[in-house]
Amino acid sequence: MATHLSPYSSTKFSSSHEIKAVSRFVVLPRKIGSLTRVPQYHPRIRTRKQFQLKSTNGHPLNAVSLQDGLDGSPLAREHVRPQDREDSSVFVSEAEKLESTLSITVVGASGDLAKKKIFPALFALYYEDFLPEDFRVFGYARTEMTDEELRNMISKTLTCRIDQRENCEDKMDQFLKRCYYHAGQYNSEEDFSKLDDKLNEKEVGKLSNRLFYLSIPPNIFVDVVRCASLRASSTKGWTRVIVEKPFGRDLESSRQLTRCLKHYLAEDQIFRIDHYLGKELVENLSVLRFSNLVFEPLWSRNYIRSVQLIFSEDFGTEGRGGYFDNYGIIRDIMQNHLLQILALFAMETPVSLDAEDVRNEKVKVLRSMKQLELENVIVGQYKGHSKGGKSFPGYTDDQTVPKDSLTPTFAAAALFINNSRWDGVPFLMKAGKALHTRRAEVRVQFRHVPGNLYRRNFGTDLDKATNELVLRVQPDEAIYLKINNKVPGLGMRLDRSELNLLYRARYPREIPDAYERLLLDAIEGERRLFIRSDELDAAWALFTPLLEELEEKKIVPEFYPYGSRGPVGAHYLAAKHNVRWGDLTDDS
Ligand SMILES: NC(=O)C1=CN([C@@H]2O[C@H](COP(=O)(O)OP(=O)(O)OC[C@H]3O[C@@H](n4cnc5c(N)ncnc54)[C@H](OP(=O)(O)O)[C@@H]3O)[C@@H](O)[C@H]2O)C=CC1
Ligand SMILES: O=C1O[C@H](COP(=O)(O)O)[C@@H](O)[C@H](O)[C@H]1O
Repeated sequence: MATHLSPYSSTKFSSSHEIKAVSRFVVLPRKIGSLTRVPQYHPRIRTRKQFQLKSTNGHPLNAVSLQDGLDGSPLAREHVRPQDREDSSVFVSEAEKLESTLSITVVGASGDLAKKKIFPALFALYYEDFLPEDFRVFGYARTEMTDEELRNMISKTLTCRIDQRENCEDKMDQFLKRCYYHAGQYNSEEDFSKLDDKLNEKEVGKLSNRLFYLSIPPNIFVDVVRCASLRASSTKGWTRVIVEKPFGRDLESSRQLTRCLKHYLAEDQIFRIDHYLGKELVENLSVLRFSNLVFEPLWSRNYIRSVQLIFSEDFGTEGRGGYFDNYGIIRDIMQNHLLQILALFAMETPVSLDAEDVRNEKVKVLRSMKQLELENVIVGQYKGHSKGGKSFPGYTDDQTVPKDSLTPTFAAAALFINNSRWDGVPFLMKAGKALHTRRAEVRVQFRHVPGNLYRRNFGTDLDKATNELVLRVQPDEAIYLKINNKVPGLGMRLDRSELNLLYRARYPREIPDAYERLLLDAIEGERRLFIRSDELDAAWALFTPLLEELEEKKIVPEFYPYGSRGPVGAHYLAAKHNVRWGDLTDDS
């Protein structure tokens, strides 16, 4: 009998086949006739809704890829050489394909992110019929809990955009019936074996696909990946792992983490999440640029004077001070969320919308960036402030933050891309906590109109008359373009107006949460919105020397009051590059 290698298993056996385990690989009997060969990207197993309609790259979505895990991990390479890949497909019957099941395990289920984002997103996907017919959700954490207690916990926090919809309660009950809990240690292979037993029990011999969401602190990522991959991988079907940030603290620790993860998983089993890539407006950035003739020709140093990536929150690090103090705003927001948006904004046109083509272009632009210099960065930290009889704590008032902490809660930076398209254009980033507003946006400031015929009508400040394109990522999603026009009447007075695509006016339905899109993509095997290891490497390579310098030189942050617009240093930084921040007023 001919045999085939499957890359998914640890040492698990399916009762329905004579399967012999070889490390993580299972030798499957080839039964020509009743079994069919599964190509690398076969039409995906149909779930309750047509996923094709929701593909985030506009292509029919990939199949349940039974090839996941074939490349990348040393273990995979040990058994399947790339040149042999064609021959290493697993043989799975049509019936099995149709009877596949999906098990999603949320590791760290007792935590903040799981309650706030992951369970609500899963419920929203279920409500909207985007999960397969046969799926279940497992919570895993150290906290002792029964299934019922997990369900109670989830139901209390299951506030999501679906709340006001029809049948929400019935749907919630049905969803909760599919939720189970298993308590265990994060470094115990035995506990993950027990989880595997429970998963097998529910999967009842079907072709099972398993998704692990690591919603845990980063110091335990590797333990969990080891235990899950060795003891709870799917023996038939794919196993994928979503990893939450932070992916390391610097270039070296990130590489170390990648090496460790790749010891147990292939790169294409690892889904490094950056939830900003799942936000509607960030998704729309490429559409706006590449599908509108009016924008694409302007997308270069010839017409763009500066690009600004702005993130602000009107609350501090309350409750997360312990985590935050070890990272700071540059690692928390700039190195990932803002840099990812920058890469999407500035990349060259990809060959296609396929994940690898898009990610290749992002890596290229990240690697073309000029080393970030301390003189192009300012850092700040919020201090306590009283306003209207209410007092707001300073960053170091948090019990979990050292009193003498120099960790920045605000930073502004000017970055440059050394390529022909962007040479000399400042990409200004600004990110801060405890500011006057919550907002995330991309601002594109265009150059002055050469020889402007209406120069006289603008007054002395020509900057005020330049076009600006704003993508407001949140809140109140919008894309607006500031233009100059004539005030109606007999005179010739010019005005600044906005061509405004306000999402809530144009599209009255709610916008899905970023976690919904990303979870759905991970289930579908669509990797475009997840970070590849070389992208991560390039991102850390850019920021690590700066972070080290800030720490070595013990740069003291500029203090700013809680609820203010942040340190004035940010304005000097912009002025040094001959531009102004576009968000100077609330209605800008
Ligand atoms: N919360 C958020 O808004 C965001 C979080 N993230 C990232 O997502 C991940 C999860 O975040 P969040 O839910 O806030 O994290 P939590 O601190 O709430 O931790 C999640 C769970 O992990 C377990 N845990 C916590 N600390 C430890 C520890 N030192 N050792 C072992 N287990 C521990 C706890 O479960 P138990 O004790 O039951 O085992 C806890 O419920 C983190 O990597 C975080 O950086 C990313 C973006 C936003
Ligand atoms: O990753 C993070 O993001 C949140 C902000 O996310 P948003 O979707 O609410 O804008 C931020 O508060 C947190 O510090 C950071 O770790």
